Amino acid sequence: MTKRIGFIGCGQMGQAMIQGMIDAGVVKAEDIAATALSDETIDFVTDEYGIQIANDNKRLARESDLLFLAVKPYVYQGIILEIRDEVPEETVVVTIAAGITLDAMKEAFGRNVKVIRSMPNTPSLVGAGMSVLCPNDFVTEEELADVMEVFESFGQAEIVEEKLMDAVPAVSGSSPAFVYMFIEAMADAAVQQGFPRDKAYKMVAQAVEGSAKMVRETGRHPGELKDAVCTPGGVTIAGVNKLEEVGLRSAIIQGMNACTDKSKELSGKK
Ligand SMILES: NC(=O)C1=CN([C@@H]2O[C@H](COP(=O)(O)OP(=O)(O)OC[C@H]3O[C@@H](n4cnc5c(N)ncnc54)[C@H](OP(=O)(O)O)[C@@H]3O)[C@@H](O)[C@H]2O)C=CC1
Ligand SMILES: O=C(O)[C@@H]1CCC=N1
Repeated sequence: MTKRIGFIGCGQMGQAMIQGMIDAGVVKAEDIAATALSDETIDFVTDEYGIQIANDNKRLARESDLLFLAVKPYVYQGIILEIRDEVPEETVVVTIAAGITLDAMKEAFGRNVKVIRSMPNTPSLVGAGMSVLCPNDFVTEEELADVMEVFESFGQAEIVEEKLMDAVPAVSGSSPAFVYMFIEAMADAAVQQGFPRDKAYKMVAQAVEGSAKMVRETGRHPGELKDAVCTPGGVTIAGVNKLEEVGLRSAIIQGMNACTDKSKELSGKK
């Protein structure tokens, strides 16, 4: 298992992974260190997670066996310029930003560095993350297995070829945002019918979580599961028909394609 884990940047995504890995007990808080810009984040993270956090990126880069770059994509270039001479040869660097390719990392470092391009998601915070990884040629199988163990501590993880990485945000990295929109809209409809807001969120979230569990645990086709809910001449098919009429499926596909197009644009492919 990787010994010292460093996070350059410790915002929404960094904290979600840190909380997830501490809760899982795979990594101890004292083996995790991070950096952030503001005193506000540094104070909050110290109190909340009990990890070491400061604003010294170079030191963190020197002292980490596994180094996550958990900053916004437009900060990557500057951070790599700052740390590229500090990262030891044996350190594995993990990117988590959309559109940062393995080639771009090699170019930014100006030398051969072990890099894993990854795309996690925020449900990692509660141990229900979905992460997708793609290593470069310098990462050994043993190192990849170690890093997979870290990612799997806060959810599920998959390895894919890099050509698929631009499509991953739409499927699992960004898609929690789409699902939250869906949940919010369903709760709005429930509130319109007179349910209190808190009950509406509880009922909708449980229905969404249960449906996802059914897909995963029964292995049945989603269409078959949908059919099992629709009583002939009943209430469900009336709702299904209206959603088809207003283009729910097409709206989702268009939203996902826009997300993938943006990722390709950031990767320099469009
Ligand atoms: N949010 C999400 O759902 C997902 C995000 N990602 C990717 O994760 C990355 C981070 O996103 P997110 O966590 O949402 O962003 P946040 O803005 O929440 O976090 C960014 C962090 O970077 C820190 N930071 C900024 N500049 C520096 C610097 N020069 N040195 C050290 N730390 C710095 C910030 O510090 P401070 O807090 O002090 O401002 C902050 O802690 C992005 O590349 C994003 O694409 C990937 C998958 C999902
Ligand atoms: O919006 C973004 O670019 C990041 C990547 C996936 C989720 N958030």
